[in-house]
Amino acid sequence: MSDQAPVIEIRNLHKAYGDLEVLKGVDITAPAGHVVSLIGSSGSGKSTLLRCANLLEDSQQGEVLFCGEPVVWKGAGAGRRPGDHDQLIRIRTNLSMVFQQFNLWAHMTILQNVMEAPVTVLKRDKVEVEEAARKYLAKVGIGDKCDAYPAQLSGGQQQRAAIARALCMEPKALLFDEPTSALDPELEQEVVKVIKDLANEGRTMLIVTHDMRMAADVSDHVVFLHQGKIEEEGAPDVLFGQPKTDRLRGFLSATVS
Ligand SMILES: Nc1ncnc2c1ncn2[C@@H]1O[C@H](COP(=O)(O)OP(=O)(O)OP(=O)(O)O)[C@@H](O)[C@H]1O
Repeated sequence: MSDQAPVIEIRNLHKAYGDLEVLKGVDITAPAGHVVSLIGSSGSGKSTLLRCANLLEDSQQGEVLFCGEPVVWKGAGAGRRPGDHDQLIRIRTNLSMVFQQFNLWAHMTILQNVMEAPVTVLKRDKVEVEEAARKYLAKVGIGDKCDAYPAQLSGGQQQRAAIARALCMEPKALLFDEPTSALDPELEQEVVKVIKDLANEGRTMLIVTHDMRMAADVSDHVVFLHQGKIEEEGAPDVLFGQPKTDRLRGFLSATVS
């Protein structure tokens, strides 16, 4: 693995569910310290792309590289799967995902939720993990909620707990799948602030979002997907300020209030 190589590199990715071609040859690069946002209409393939990036989904064609290391596949076509188990675990561990619906364990306290994977999956020292978990919960502004259960928290607090959980894996990159979509507008801002802070720290992030303001504020690069292909991409000020295609112009006028 090379520190110079992009953390995530996707080349010519094709993905289909049966006859439905969802990704039709997509290239995405997320260099270390960069924030890349994926925008596009519902069904354009954004979440599928994110899931292919951390190998939650297989793909039929194309390459996924993690820190310059090509993913080893076995099989061909629709049966193609990540083939090297150790590599799969390494990549999943290093690309921590934050989901729209938080996905916290209801029967565990917030602290236990954050500690669970580092202790049970990564076998890290429990005392050290607890220290880190408390640090990350404080960082996202809910250091006082360690002993609460998810149901006792607002949606914004639950999503911030999910971000602390992702950070506690000490990943090389964070993947966000519409992190604010399930939240009321005032709670959304709490989460956007945390994501902005992470961007300012130089974290590598790949973010699927419907929030154009957040995409404009936090991204180094924005990719507009349309029907499984990149329609337009670039720096956010250029992409949002001077869209080249009617499709992006139409999308932006429909989404930005
Ligand atoms: N597991 C699956 N099986 C079959 N089809 C799927 C599956 N997951 C996604 N799809 C289809 O793939 C297409 C792309 O879905 P995807 O969730 O990637 O879109 P998206 O751009 O993230 O949309 P949204 O903004 O609504 O979340 C959609 O037509 C969807 O119905």
